[in-house]
Amino acid sequence: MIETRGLVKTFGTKPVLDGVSIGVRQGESLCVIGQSGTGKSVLLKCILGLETPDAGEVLWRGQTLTAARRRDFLASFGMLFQGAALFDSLSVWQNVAFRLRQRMPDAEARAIALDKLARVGLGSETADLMPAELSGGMSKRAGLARAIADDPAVIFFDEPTTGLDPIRAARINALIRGIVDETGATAITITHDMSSVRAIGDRVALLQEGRIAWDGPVADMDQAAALRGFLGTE
Ligand SMILES: Nc1ncnc2c1ncn2[C@@H]1O[C@H](COP(=O)(O)OP(=O)(O)OP(=O)(O)O)[C@@H](O)[C@H]1O
Repeated sequence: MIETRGLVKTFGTKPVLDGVSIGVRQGESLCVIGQSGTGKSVLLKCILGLETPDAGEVLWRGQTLTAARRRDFLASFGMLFQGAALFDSLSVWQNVAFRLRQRMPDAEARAIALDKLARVGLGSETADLMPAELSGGMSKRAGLARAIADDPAVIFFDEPTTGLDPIRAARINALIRGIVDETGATAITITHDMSSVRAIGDRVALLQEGRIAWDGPVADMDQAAALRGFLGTE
C-alpha cells in the first residue's frame, strides 16, 4: 500500500535517513520506533512530501508517489498530530469538520463531526467548546475524531500518547486499535511508547542510525535481539 525504497535524507553532513526501505500493506498497522532524533518524523515528512528525500522513492499502491499523485494520496489520508494540534480559533466540531466543510454544508458537516466525536467518547456537549477548554486527553480524542472525520484509507499517528498519563494513554491506544480494526484503515504510528506498539501494531520497525534495524510482527519483538537495547531488556 505504502512503501519507501532506499530513502536518504541528509541535513548538514550526517544522513538522518541512510537508505530506509519499509512497507505497509493495506489494512495493516505498522509502528515505527526509534530513539529520539533518529529520523522518525523526517521519514513521515518524506512520505507526506513535506521533505524531499535526497535519494530513494515513496510508492503508493505500487506506483511512485509523484507530486501529481500526492494530491489523491493526501485526500485519502488522516493524521493525528503530536499534541493533537487543534486550531485554537475553531470550536471542537469545526476542528473535526475542517475538511468536510470545504465540500458540504455546515449542518451536514456538523452531524458527521458529532458522530465522530461520539466514536472517540466525546459527547455533543464538547462540540461547541474551544480547544483551550479541553484537557490533554480530550484534545487527543478531538484530534483523533478529526483524523477519522473523512473516513481515511490511511491514518498516521504521530506520538499518540505523548503527554498522557498511563491510564489515558492506554485508553487512547485502545481507541486507536478499535478504529483501525473497524475501518480497515492502513495505519502508521510513530512512537517510542512500547505500550502503544503492543496495543496498536501488527508490525513494528526499529529505525536506528538511519536504517531499519529490525522489522517484524509485534508478537515476535520480545525475542528479537536487535530490539533488546531499545526495549531495555539487555
Ligand atoms: N529541517 C531540518 N533541518 C535540519 N535538521 C533537521 C531538520 N529536520 C530534522 N532534522 C534533524 O534530523 C534528526 C532527526 O529528527 P526527527 O525529528 O526526525 O527525529 P525523531 O526520531 O522524530 O525524534 P523524536 O522522537 O524526538 O520526535 C534530528 O537530529 C534533527 O535535528
